[in-house]
Formats: sequence, C-alpha cells, structure tokens
Amino acid sequence: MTEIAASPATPSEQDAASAGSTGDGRPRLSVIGTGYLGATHAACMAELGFEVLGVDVDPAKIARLSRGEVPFHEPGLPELLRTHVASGRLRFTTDVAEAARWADVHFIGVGTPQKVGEAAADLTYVDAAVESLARAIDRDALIVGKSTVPVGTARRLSGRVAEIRAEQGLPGQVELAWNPEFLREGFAVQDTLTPDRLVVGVAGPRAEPLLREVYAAQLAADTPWICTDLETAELVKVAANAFLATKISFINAFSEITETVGGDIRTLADAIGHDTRIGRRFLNAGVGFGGGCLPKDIRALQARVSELGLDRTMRFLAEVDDINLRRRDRVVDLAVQMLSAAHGTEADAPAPRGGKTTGPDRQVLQGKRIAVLGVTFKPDSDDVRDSPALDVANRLFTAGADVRVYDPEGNANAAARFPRLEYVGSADAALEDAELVLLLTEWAEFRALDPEEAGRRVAARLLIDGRNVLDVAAWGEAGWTVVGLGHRFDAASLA
Ligand SMILES: NC(=O)c1ccc[n+]([C@@H]2O[C@H](COP(=O)([O-])OP(=O)(O)OC[C@H]3O[C@@H](n4cnc5c(N)ncnc54)[C@H](O)[C@@H]3O)[C@@H](O)[C@H]2O)c1
Ligand SMILES: O=c1ccn([C@@H]2O[C@H](COP(=O)(O)OP(=O)(O)O[C@H]3O[C@H](CO)[C@@H](O)[C@H](O)[C@H]3O)[C@@H](O)[C@H]2O)c(=O)[nH]1
Repeated sequence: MTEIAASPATPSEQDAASAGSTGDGRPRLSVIGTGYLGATHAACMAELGFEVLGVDVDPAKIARLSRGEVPFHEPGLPELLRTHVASGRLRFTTDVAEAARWADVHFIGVGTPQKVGEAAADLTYVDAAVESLARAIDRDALIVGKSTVPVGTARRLSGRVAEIRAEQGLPGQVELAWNPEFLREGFAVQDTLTPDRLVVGVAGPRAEPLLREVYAAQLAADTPWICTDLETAELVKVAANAFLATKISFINAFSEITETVGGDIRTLADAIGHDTRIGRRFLNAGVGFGGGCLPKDIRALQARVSELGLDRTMRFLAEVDDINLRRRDRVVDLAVQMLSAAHGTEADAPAPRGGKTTGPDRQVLQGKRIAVLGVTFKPDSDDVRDSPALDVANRLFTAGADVRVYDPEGNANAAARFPRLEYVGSADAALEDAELVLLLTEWAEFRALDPEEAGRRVAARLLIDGRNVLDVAAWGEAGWTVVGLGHRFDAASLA
C-alpha cells in the first residue's frame, strides 16, 4: 500500500510511563483532535514507527478509536489503526494534560469550521487546543498546527503560548510551528504517508530539525520540503484550496454556456487539459465542490483578507462560490424540466442561466418518485459536510418529491442531518419505480450499473448524470434519456 516501510518499535510499559523521547531516541508524538485529519495522521505516524497518543474532547470517539475502530469511512485506515492500537504504539485519551506531559511534538488537528451565519472560520477549537497544551506542558516541546487557519493565526497563537507560559512560570521551551495538511478524503492514508510536498512554517530554531526527524521517511523518499515562515505556510494551504475551487468553478461556468448553446463539456475539459500548463485534473464538470474544506476555506479566505483591508483582493472567490452553488440550482431545474416534459405538464420558466433560481416547481415535483444515487460530497468518503448531492436531495424533498436516497457509506451521516428523507440499503431499492434518477456522487458501483437491469426497475428511464461519468451512448441504447450537467436538454426530445 505504501512504499515507506514502518520501523518496528513497540514501546515498553516503562517508556510509556516516563517523560522524554522513546527508547530509540525518536520523538513521541501527540495528535490533538482525532477527526478525519487527526485520526489519519495519528495512525500514519504510528505506521512510520512513532509512539503516538491521540487526544479528543469527544469521549465516544476516543472509546471507539481505543478499540481500534475508525469512526468514519476512510479506505486503508481501519487496518493501520487496528494494527497499531493492538501493538500499543498508538493510544488514545481525552486527557490533554497526559499528552502534554508525555509527548515531544504535539500536532493540532481540531476543526476550523465556518462560523454560523458568517464567512469567517471559527477558531475556538484551535485556540482552546493550543492554550490547553500551553498550560499543561512542563518540559521542552513543539506544538505543530495542522488545521487550516486564516493567515496570522499561528503568530497570534505563538504569542499566546509564550504569554501563558511566562505568566505561569512553566519549565521548558515550547515553540509553535505550522505544518498545513493537504490530504484528500478517500486517499488520506496514501496522501499522509506519501505526500506531494511537506510545508512547514517555523518561528524558532527547534521546529525544523524536529520536524525533519518526524518526516524522515518522506524526506528519504525525496518529498519536496518547503520550510518557510508561519504566514507563508498558512497561505500555501488556503491558496491551494482556492486554486482547486477556482478550477472546478471555471469548468462549471463553461457548463452554463454549453447548456445554453450545446457542446460537450467533457470534450472541452479534455481538450484544454491536454495543455500541460492547465492540466486535466479538477476540470470535472458536475454538481460542484462540497465537503469540509473547499467551501469553508474560500469563504474564510475572503473574510480574512477583508479584515486586512484588502476587500477587492479575493472578490473573485465570491463568484467561484456562486458558480458552484448555481450547479445545485441547475440540477433541481433540470429535474423539473425533465419531469414536466415527460408528464406533459407546464413547468415554470427555468431560472435564467447565471441568475438565482426561482425555487423548484412544487406542482411538477409533487409526489414524483426520485432516486438519488450518492449523497456524500465525493466517493470513498462518508462525509456529507456541505455536500452538493445531499443539498439537492433535500431541496427536491422539500419541494414535494418522494425522494429515495442510497449511498454506499453516507446514509447514516445524511440521515443524522436530514432524517425525513427516505434512505434505502441498495441502488436497486432506490431505483424501484423511480420516475427520475439522479446520479450525484460518482461511486464506482454507480458507474458500473447495468443500464438494462436498472431500466427494468424504474418507472421511467430518465437520468441526470450530475458527475458526467456515465457512457451516455450505452445508456441511450438501453432506452434511457441521460442528461449530463453541462449538456443542453431539449424538452422536445421527451415530448
Ligand atoms: N478532512 C480533511 O480532509 C482535511 C484535510 C486537510 C486539512 N483539514 C483541516 O483539518 C482540520 C480538521 O478537519 P477534520 O475534517 O479532521 O475535522 P473533524 O471535525 O473531523 O475533526 C475535528 C476533531 O477535533 C476535535 N476537537 C475539537 N476541539 C478539541 C480540543 N480542544 N481538543 C481535542 N479535540 C478537539 C473534535 O471532537 C473532532 O473529533 C480543519 O482545520 C480542516 O480544515 C482537513
Ligand atoms: O474536477 C473536480 C474535482 C473535484 N470536484 C469536487 O470537489 C470537492 C472536493 O474534492 P477533493 O478536493 O478531492 O476533496 P477533499 O477531500 O475535500 O480535499 C480538498 O480539501 C482538503 C482539505 O483542505 C485538502 O487537504 C485537499 O488537498 C483538497 O483536495 C468534491 O465535492 C468533488 O466532488 C469536482 O466537482 N470536480
């Protein structure tokens, strides 16, 4: 799975109880916040041979992790976690003070979600995690932020750590660094063990040598190492996510054109993607980006630069966000248009492209059985945070449609958010008697659906391919009308 070999170094009971680095001289690590990022980081660091202590404020999460169970879906992670919990190299606790006394390097992986009702990031958790460590560390240590934060946060926290420690006269030197994380959900283990690059922002002499020790395996594999100041490190992270979001919205803006004049958005993406200066990746047109990172990070960046008095600087990201959200309107509009064409009913005029939707047409949608395939924000994850697919499913339901949802891993998280939608246990069950099918997350099992077999289950062979992954010609041969996002829909074709 990984080319980086783990060194076998199971800690002795004595090592685990005493302060200082491990018997083999390697630093001991703690990871504060054991969600998608932190649990992955902790398990991967154990895989690399370190002794690791994971800390979280959620006792239920810590109980599961301590039993070797991953509380979310991430390919490859359960195996690592089980192995290293069993060996004792990886432990979990809710007690941050235990970590403060035990580890040499403390990684911070707590959440930085969007503030409710505001664009800015909520830094409550990061502040609390760093301050609780600063109050409890009683020896030399390094605090390393991995959470995504607005520029200026690390320097502010560095000052706060010094202040707290001076006030309390605590022993030991504590330095703070920032080491942003670039892992993708679904590939989190691979991205942590073999990252594209490592970026560390430092503000003192201890951080770089210690972090080089922590990442020795990646450095031996020639991973680019960018050691810089705190501000650059923070900015690299949000710049990368802003660029990726912009790339997706760029192609999705072209979808609005091809939906109007005709044309093939996939061919367009392929053709510009051949230019190596542009590249084909992240040019997949569809229902757009979601998740716990891209949407909130572009909003937090805009909020931060406005705070800095640079109101115009990131204004284009408001447009990136808007284009992205309009993709969801487009799926809802298209569902209305296809159903009204199929049933010979009059739909309200669709919203002008580039304009805000007038809201779904309740009359057309009322009681219509719609199958939604996929509700996570991307395949190979159970994450439904800001998921375009779940948003669309809920809007259709709210407008009166009889929505049946199936996702291979996301049903439970989606049901916790929108309990009134109907969730079923298979694609077949979702398809049963459906008058319209929406493919909104491109799980492999949906790409592999057999159009003939699927056709026998539904009431009407109508499908919106919200991710442009199906072979439209093959589905067409089986009698389906498939409309991909970014493709023009001609209502007359169904009349
Ligand atoms: N999810 C990703 O793929 C990913 C990738 C790169 C960067 N990031 C960034 O990493 C950070 C974490 O994201 P996530 O998706 O893992 O979030 P998450 O919500 O899955 O996990 C955050 C965890 O932190 C815990 N927590 C909160 N306050 C705490 C405290 N004071 N002490 C200990 N634990 C505490 C929560 O209980 C939760 O388990 C965010 O800043 C995010 O932007 C995430
Ligand atoms: O061509 C594309 C590529 C992606 N997406 C969508 O974009 C979203 C984000 O996808 P992806 O970036 O693969 O997922 P994340 O796991 O959120 O990872 C992003 O966010 C993380 C958290 O900051 C970063 O660490 C990663 O580098 C960055 O890719 C998903 O909804 C995808 O469906 C598209 O619509 N079209």
